[in-house]
Amino acid sequence: MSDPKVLIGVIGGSGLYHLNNLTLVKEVSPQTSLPSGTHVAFVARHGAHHTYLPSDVPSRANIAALKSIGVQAIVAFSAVGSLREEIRPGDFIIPGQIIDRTKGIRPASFFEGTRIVAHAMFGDPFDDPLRGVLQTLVKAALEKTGRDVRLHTDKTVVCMEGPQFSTRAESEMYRMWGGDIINMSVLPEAKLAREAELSYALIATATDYDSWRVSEEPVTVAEVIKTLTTNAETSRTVTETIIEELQAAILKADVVRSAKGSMQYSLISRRDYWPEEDRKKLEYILPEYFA
Ligand SMILES: CSC[C@H]1O[C@H](OP(=O)(O)O)[C@H](O)[C@@H]1O
Ligand SMILES: Nc1ncnc2[nH]cnc12
Repeated sequence: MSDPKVLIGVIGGSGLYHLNNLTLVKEVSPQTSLPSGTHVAFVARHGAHHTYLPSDVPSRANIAALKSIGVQAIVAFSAVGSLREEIRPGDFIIPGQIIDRTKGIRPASFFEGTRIVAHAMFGDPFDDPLRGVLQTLVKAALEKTGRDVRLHTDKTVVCMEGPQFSTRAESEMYRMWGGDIINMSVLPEAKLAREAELSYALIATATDYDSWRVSEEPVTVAEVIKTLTTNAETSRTVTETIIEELQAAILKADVVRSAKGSMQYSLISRRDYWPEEDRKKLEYILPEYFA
């Protein structure tokens, strides 16, 4: 029997190291099957035992692995701090924008180290059609849980370097910049997914109020962990609830269409100047242009 199509990749963040009700199909390129028969690929961002610092997450390998097994849409989960009173710990957020506060120490492009130059569009850092479908499906799935979890949409996520949390002054500054939530993980993941022409959206789960509330203690890991387990459980339930409809939307091609072909006008170096070794390297991630 030929391998079933795996169209959806799920990236689990802090607290989300596995999904429920799955039959493990393969571990090398982890593929799992839900009771419905829908296949998903699951990657634990920090490793199954949380042993990768945010700055050390092998994002290029994770995205390349998902692309290489045929994934077309990535749903990434992330634990975030809230920079807004109305986003309460326990709430879910599907952001629309990113402010990059990483420090340039993470490999952030598949073109790094090659002599082939490309500039991906990143004005809308998440895939809008995927976000749209997720907003509807996640809202309904959360309502079904009966838990008091709100879904916030069109928010801005600040991605900081870490691993230390922000100072109070930084936390306040991010609020002034228009940041709504903060994490250490959405970049370079979202940039790499764009380069690989994969649809990518983030489901963020709030764990704390970061460090901006003057009358409260600044965020600690202990505070984060208090909400993490419940958030991870809810994330598993939501994933299980939405996966079939998400797969159907992808098969109808209305979700992944905008990502496909998006690198078409991004390659700037002329083909006759591509070093063969670099072309071969990029063929793995973008066979559409480099095969
Ligand atoms: C555990 S607190 C800080 C940690 O949590 C988030 O991880 P993830 O996005 O993978 O859920 C944040 O980005 C930091 O890496
Ligand atoms: N306050 C915070 N800052 C950065 N990343 C986080 N992940 C969870 N809470 C966070």
